[in-house]
Amino acid sequence: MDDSWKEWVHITKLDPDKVIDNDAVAEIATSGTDALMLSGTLNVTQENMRELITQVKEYDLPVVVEPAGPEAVVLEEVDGLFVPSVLNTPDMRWMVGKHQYWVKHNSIDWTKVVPEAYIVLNPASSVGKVTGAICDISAEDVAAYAEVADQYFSFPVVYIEYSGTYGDPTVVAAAAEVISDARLFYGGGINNAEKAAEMGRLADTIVVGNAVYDDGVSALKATVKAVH
Ligand SMILES: CC(C)=CCC/C(C)=C/CC/C(C)=C/CC/C(C)=C/COP(=O)(O)OP(=O)(O)O
Ligand SMILES: O=P(O)(O)OC[C@@H](O)CO
Ligand SMILES: [Mg+2]
Repeated sequence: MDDSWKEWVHITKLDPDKVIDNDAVAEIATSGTDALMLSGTLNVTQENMRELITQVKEYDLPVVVEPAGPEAVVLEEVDGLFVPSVLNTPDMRWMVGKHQYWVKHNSIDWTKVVPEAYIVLNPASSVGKVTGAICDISAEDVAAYAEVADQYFSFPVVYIEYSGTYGDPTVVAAAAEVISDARLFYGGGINNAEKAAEMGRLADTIVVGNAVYDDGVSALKATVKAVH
C-alpha cells in the first residue's frame, strides 16, 4: 500500500454481509469517493468478501479490506488491508490477541497493511457489542487514547468509530487537537451534506457506510460533494 491513502478525504464502506446491486456500485465508483473499504463485523466470510471484491474490482478506484478477524482477511485483488486495533476495550483479543494469532499462522506482507487505532463510541453498534468497548468515556478520555495511539504506538490512523449513529463533534475535535502525525478518520451516521461537512472539517477523512444501504447513492453523493 503506497502512501496515496493519506490523501483520501472520503471513504465509502461496503459491508460483505449486505447486498448491493451493480448499478449502485457503478454510481458509487464514479461518485468521487476516494476509496472503497470492504468491511463488516458480523457474518463476514472469505466467500462473501470475495464476492464483493469481484463486484467492485472492475472500477478503477482503490479497494481496501478491513477485516474483523484473521478469518476475514482477503488480500488478492485488493490494494491494501486496514487492520483495526480497539483501544477502549478491556478484551485484549481486539487490541493485540487476534493480531498475534494471525501473524503466528500466516506470513504477512506488511507493505500492504495499514494499522488503525479504533476508539469505538457507539455501544449499540455490532462492533461495540462484539468488542466489549467502553463507550461512555469523555472527550478528554478519547483525546488521551488518540494521543497514545499517535505518539506512543505511532498508529498511522486514529479512527473515531460511532458506527450506526452520528457522533459528538466536540469529541472528534478533542482528538484532532492532540494528533500530530496520524490521519484522523471519522465514521458514524453520516447521511447528508451537513454532517459530512461538519465532521469533514474536524477529521482528515470521513467514512460513510450505512447511508449507502439506508438512504441510497444520492445521499452518498451528497456526502462526497460536501468534502470534495
Ligand atoms: C488481526 C486481524 C487480521 C483482524 C482483527 C481486527 C480487529 C481487532 C477488529 C475489531 C473491530 C472490528 C470488529 C472491526 C470491523 C469493521 C467495522 C467497524 C465494521 C462496521 O461496524 P458494524 O458495527 O459492523 O456496523 P453495522 O452494525 O452497521 O454492521
Ligand atoms: O455505517 P456508518 O454509520 O456510516 O459508519 C461508517 C463506519 O464508521 C462503520 O465502521
Ligand atoms: Mg456490520
